[in-house]
Order: sequence, then structure tokens, then C-alpha cells
Amino acid sequence: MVKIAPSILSADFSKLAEEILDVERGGADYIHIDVMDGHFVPNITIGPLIVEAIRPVTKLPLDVHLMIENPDSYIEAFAKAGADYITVHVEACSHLHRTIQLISSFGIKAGVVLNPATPVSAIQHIVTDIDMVLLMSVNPGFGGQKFITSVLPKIAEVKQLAKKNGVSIEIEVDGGVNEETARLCVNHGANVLVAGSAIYNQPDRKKAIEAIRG
Ligand SMILES: O=C(CO)[C@@H](O)[C@H](O)COP(=O)(O)O
Ligand SMILES: [Fe+2]
Repeated sequence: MVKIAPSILSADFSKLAEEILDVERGGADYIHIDVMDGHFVPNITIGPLIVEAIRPVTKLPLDVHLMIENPDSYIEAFAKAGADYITVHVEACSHLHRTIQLISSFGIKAGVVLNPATPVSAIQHIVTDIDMVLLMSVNPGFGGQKFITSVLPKIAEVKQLAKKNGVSIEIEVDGGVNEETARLCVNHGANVLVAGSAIYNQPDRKKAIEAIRG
């Protein structure tokens, strides 16, 4: 069954714990945390202190999406704060293999993120070293943007690449996911869907999660 990872970027930050528990009760599988540094993307959001504060609030895995330059300098802090998954952008890593090894050294899941314009070939030499590939279906930086449909064939490409290398990796899609685009992602082979505005902008989060999963 497809997993749903609500992005707290669209939650009400003045009552973050409540907002996280609401999606947990609503059937969410992961909590997606968007970390932005104002350099790699034109927005600034969450640091390790917030991740540490969220950790005891939920039993769900924390899926930490780093949209930052020089991720190596912050991986230890996010791992120690309680991240279960750390994903890094291939576009932000000079030594991707080393960065993946660093994440894995903390005993947590390591993932690589591709921007919409980055080809799947960028991960062909590290596909056996990672647990997850996150395909951006918007340009990173903000919630509430429109899904870029030209990303869909990349989902099938990642699935093929994993199969060819005999590995099982999670394929997550992030950006503009709603009831309609979710279906397209799953049909192309995605098994984890991130959704921010499509869940948090709805009064009934359980219903929104079920609609996306459905
Ligand atoms: O990483 C990002 C944006 O850069 C995402 O995780 C967004 O937070 C998803 O928001 P929606 O597009 O679902 O509203
Ligand atoms: Fe994200």
C-alpha cells in the first residue's frame, strides 16, 4: 500500500504538536520535515532544534528533507535530533557517496533527492547504497505549487534502475501531490507520497489522507 507523508510545511506552526498528532490519527505513515536554508532554496524553515522537539510528539518516522547547501555539516545534528530518514539533494552534494555513507553511519535511512530538471542518471552509481529516492515534482522552496507532470517518467526510470541493480528502494514523490496527481505517481511506481497543502489546507486531515491514498 502507498505510504503518505504529510509535509508539516503547510501546518499551523503555532500548534505544531497538535497538527502532527492530527495527521498521525488520520493514518499518516511518515512525518515529512522540510529543512530550507535560504541559500539552496529561497526560503528558511526548520532546524535540528525543531526536529528534536517534534521527536517525542509522534511515533511515526521522521522523514527529513534537507534543502540546504553543504548538508554534510548538519547531518549529525539532524540524526541526533531524531531523524529516521535524511534525504539530500544531489545538486547540493559535491561528494554524494560520502554524504550517503555519513547518513548511514548514524544507523538511519539515507535518501537522495532529484530536482525536476535533474536526470535519474545522476544516481545510477549510488543506487545500491541508498534506501530512498525522492523525486521533486515542483522546484523546491515552497508548498502549494503545481505538480510538474514531466517528472512522471522519472518515477518509472528509478523503479527500472532499482530492479536492474537488484535493490528495493522507496520511491517518494514530493510537490503538488493531490488526489489526482497521486494516482499518476502511483501508476508510475511511486510508493511514498508527500503532501503538504492537500492535507493541511483541509479541515478533515483523515479524509484528505484517505483521498490521496485512494
Ligand atoms: O519540499 C517541499 C517543497 O520544497 C515539499 O515537501 C512541500 O512542502 C510540499 O508541499 P505541497 O506541494 O504538497 O503543498
Ligand atoms: Fe519536501
